[in-house]
Amino acid sequence: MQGSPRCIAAVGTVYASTGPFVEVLKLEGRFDMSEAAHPRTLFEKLWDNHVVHAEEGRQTILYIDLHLVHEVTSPQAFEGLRLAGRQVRRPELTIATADHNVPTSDRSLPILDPISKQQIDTLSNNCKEFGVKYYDLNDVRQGIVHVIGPEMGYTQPGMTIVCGDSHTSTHGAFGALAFGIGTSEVEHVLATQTLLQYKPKTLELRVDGQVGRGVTAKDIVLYLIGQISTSGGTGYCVEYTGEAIRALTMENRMTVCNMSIEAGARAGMIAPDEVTYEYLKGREFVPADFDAAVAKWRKLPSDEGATYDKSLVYDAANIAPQITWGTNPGQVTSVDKKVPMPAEFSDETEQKTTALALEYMGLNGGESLTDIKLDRVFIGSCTNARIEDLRAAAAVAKGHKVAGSVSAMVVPGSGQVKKQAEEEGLDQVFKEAGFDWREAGCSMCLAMNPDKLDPGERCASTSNRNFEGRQGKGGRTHLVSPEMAAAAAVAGHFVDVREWN
Ligand SMILES: CC(C)[C@H](C(=O)O)[C@@H](O)C(=O)O
Ligand code: SF4
Repeated sequence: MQGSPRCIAAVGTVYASTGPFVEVLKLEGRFDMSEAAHPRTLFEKLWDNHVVHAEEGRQTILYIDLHLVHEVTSPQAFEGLRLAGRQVRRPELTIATADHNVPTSDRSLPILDPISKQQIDTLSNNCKEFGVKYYDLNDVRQGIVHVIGPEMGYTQPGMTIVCGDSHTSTHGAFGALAFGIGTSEVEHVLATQTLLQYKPKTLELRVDGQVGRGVTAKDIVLYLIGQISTSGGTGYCVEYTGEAIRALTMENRMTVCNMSIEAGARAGMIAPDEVTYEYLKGREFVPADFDAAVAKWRKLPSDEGATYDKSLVYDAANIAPQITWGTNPGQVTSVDKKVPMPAEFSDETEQKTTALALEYMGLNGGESLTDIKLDRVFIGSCTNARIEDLRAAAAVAKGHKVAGSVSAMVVPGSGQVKKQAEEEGLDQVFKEAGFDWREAGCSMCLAMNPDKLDPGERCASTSNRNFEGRQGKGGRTHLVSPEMAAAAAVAGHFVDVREWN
């Protein structure tokens, strides 16, 4: 690389000017740079392959291959470009959709909430003005940004992928370096197709052996967060390895990587393999010369002898279906356990946070998880609203009825997931069981749209955050797998899905 980056101040954002470097990088062909003197991890290869400029002790300028945009974190970024008289540097590497604010009821009706309507209209107008591909609400390809990227084959191994959204880690399931960025960084990427980043350390989370019946990818990741806590991944990029991870489908792998951020990690990734290539084959936006792309992707997995800054090993046989009992995803335990009591923790701070969480959740501690009664069930979100999730939930719900005391909804992650589910008759299974069948969007994952819990309502949710008020003010969230959620909807309380038939 020649020269050093210049910085241009513009409306409070400092752009690293990368003009010549980006072109050099393109010409060199980044994958050919993956041969190095020492064995490298998947993360190190991805990082090295995207360095535009690095200086000791300073942030590195990384080239970004794919930028995903949604309505919540993009308005000020586009406004910044407009004020600075700039264009989007690589519109063809940028795609947008509306997901957080969209109502999941009848799409032909107007959006009643004025703020939601304004955000969605603003995104549509910005995309038009800046030449960015926008999947609008009438497009079957609209959906949660982390569901539609992989579904259309935009997400590919070896890429750097960013989005103004913390669950961008989902895309790491393909062996990509994918992470969330803030709105000022969204502007930076729009303007330059690069990003300034400090290099994270590497953490290997290895899960050996095989999980038992009824134990899902969601249970694996909730278990891991329970083990390392919501700060266990801070400062790290996680690589998930081991037999139990390799055995997962692509959609399951996305569920695992999705929640990396809930462990505090910068990103989470899984090395690509035949499962990855098979999933991508034939999707709309994969490289035209697919075999040549696969040949490059095969060089990505960590080299024999490569070392991580830290490695932790777990046994899949110890993982049972998980349920969160508290107000962060690390406050989680196995379905056959009891809600913990503050006194069970040795650390005084943890005793206090447990007491506060229990109070918010309306629990005393000591109750069996299977005795907890539910008011609502939400099957959806970028963690668990892909077709395999819906199939798994439908298989549990089939032939049963949702308990009279429960209101349950299924929200597909995208229009295409919805269509596929309808072709398979899953919508009928859900509707006959008494579930509400909705249009695609983030929905009750975060209550930025009409789908919300009422104060005090208790919900079994397949989403990824159980923070106070996350699903509506005063709402109480228990995170579970789609199978556990469907069984809870039928029973009216949590049940151990391993005993379901
Ligand atoms: C609205 C968005 C910025 C936010 C995120 O970054 O994750 C949301 O998707 C979430 O899940 O809380
Ligand atoms: S589904 Fe939930 S976690 Fe995923 S992007 Fe939407 S709000 Fe965030």
